[in-house]
Amino acid sequence: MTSRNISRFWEWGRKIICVGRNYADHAKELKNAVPTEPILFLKPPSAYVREGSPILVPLYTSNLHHEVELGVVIGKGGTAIPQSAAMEHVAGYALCLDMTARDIQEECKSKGLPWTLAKAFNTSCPISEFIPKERIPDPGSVKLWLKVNDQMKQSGCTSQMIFSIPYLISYISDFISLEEGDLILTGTPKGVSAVQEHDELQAGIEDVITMNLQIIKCPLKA
Ligand SMILES: O=C([O-])CC(=O)C(=O)O
Repeated sequence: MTSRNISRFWEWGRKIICVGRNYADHAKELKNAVPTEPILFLKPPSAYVREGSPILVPLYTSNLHHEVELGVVIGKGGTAIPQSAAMEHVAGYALCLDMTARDIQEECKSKGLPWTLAKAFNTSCPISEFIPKERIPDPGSVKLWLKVNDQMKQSGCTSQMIFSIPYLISYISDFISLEEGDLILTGTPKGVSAVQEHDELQAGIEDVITMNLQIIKCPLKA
């Protein structure tokens, strides 16, 4: 087995824990209540896709949305981590998208069913390269943006998050032990919108990183 290199966490990390509705302006744009406790869901590591490989549109959706997010890469595992120690468990960050089949999610919501097929399909988690912790000294105050075909769609700041990164690490680890190589997606600011085949997506963390991705209609069931 190759040794675990945190800068390639997507090759061996075991889970992706996502936080829904962590920005009030996004919760409101989809007419959802602003949460009083974090809303969690999971993506499998098979959802990862890297810059240079396309984002696939599953055949079962006609409303695939982008959601740009700050991802937190766990460097040291733990259970019931206190907020005061939470940042010691962070190895770094990644710029991430939480691709969402919005029509399927709406259907699942209306039936009270889980969001799995809306959120966890192949290529539903595009990620940038690993960003070492030192490059983002204040993750609670970075600007995230996303353009579709050069048009700005999402622009927000992590200072707008309802639940902070230390709070989320502590909260999640009370229920789900965090392990080295896990990724936490911290939620998306407002401006989510539908993408089509051949759209060009560009996303960034201001002054830190940008990434470019392309959308391709999936020839197979995703
Ligand atoms: O699908 C949604 O709107 C929930 C979500 O992932 C987010 O708010 O980041």
